[in-house]
Amino acid sequence: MSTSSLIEGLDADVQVSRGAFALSAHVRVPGGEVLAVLGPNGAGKTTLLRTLAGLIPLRQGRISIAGTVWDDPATDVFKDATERRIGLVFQDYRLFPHLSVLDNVAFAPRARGVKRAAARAHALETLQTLGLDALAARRPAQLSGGQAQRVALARALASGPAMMLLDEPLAALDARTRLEIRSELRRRLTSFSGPSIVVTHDPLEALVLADRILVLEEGRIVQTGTPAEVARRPVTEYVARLMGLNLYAGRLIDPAHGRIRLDSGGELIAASIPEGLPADAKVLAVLAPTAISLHLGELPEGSPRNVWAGTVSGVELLTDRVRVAVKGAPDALVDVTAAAVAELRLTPGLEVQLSAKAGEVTAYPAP
Ligand SMILES: Nc1ncnc2c1ncn2[C@@H]1O[C@H](COP(=O)(O)OP(=O)(O)OP(=O)(O)O)[C@@H](O)[C@H]1O
Repeated sequence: MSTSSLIEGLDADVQVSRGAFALSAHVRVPGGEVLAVLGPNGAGKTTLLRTLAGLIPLRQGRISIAGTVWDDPATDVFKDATERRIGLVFQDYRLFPHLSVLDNVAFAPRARGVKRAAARAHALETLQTLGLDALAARRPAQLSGGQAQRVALARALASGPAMMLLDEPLAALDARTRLEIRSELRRRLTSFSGPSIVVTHDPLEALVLADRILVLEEGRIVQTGTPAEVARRPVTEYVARLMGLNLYAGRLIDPAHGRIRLDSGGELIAASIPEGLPADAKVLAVLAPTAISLHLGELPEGSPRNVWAGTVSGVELLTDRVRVAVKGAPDALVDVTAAAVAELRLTPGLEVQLSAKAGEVTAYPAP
């Protein structure tokens, strides 16, 4: 992170309350970086966005961007929403229905006092850059969902924002359009010089769009990291589930052999343990559902080192495979093929053996 990108960036120590709910999160986003904010319902994602946008004043803390202070209760500084240069994009686009695409995009510069002709020229230039100039004369009602979302992005970028805030920007689009717009959005945001924050419920969107992911739970940051780090080493059940992984908390009872006693019951052996971890250290272990096999009765010769018994509790069809929930010590989600479901006659109540290679268990210190 260079000094100049920090100066261009956001530094927000956000402390706010909404009734009984409190949000406490220090968020730093350098210029040019895209941060995705993930979290379960009620985690505080919207509260964070609204606070950054100037709709909720801080109780404590400080928000500054590119060296300008937007909110600092200690020194009585508060810039309201109209004074913050923010490009907002919402899932429902919120275009002005009575204005043409061109005038929608020209709206922000007009509102800042730029003359009509100059604002329109700038809007046209922005539309051209995004390949949308053919739509300039249309009204929002004459646009497809994908086009409307592109225009909403153009409008936000044309406002000359210091920061981009996007709230579930792709949620209203059908799957195919979402895929198309997602990669385009990524390109646009990375070429924007200020910080961008995207709130999303969709882990795939976060993984594809963002340089960094921040996970909020109950008003606190539980994890930040690159998409790869978060996907590889989730620190809470919520993140593990989002990433489609089994996560187990436990203690390292035998570092030399990678033996971990799990808090939920049972043990796992990991082929490698981070160096220097002492016996009894608290660790997390992840195991992908695809790395576990199910068997009926005796296991074949040369079986993996992790073998345990369980009872099938659920069978769910995913797009390309079947996810089997198994109760045991520990519980596990296991992904198998539809052929395996038929062959093993996997139905709830069936007793099975689970197995996983020690090399498939990733262990790391618990935070
Ligand atoms: N005006 C308010 N008064 C009291 N409580 C509020 C108010 N606004 C939000 N809350 C509470 O604050 C918490 C966080 O809400 P917020 O909308 O920020 O969560 P979120 O992560 O955006 O959730 P979702 O994913 O469901 O949109 C919730 O418990 C909510 O009920």
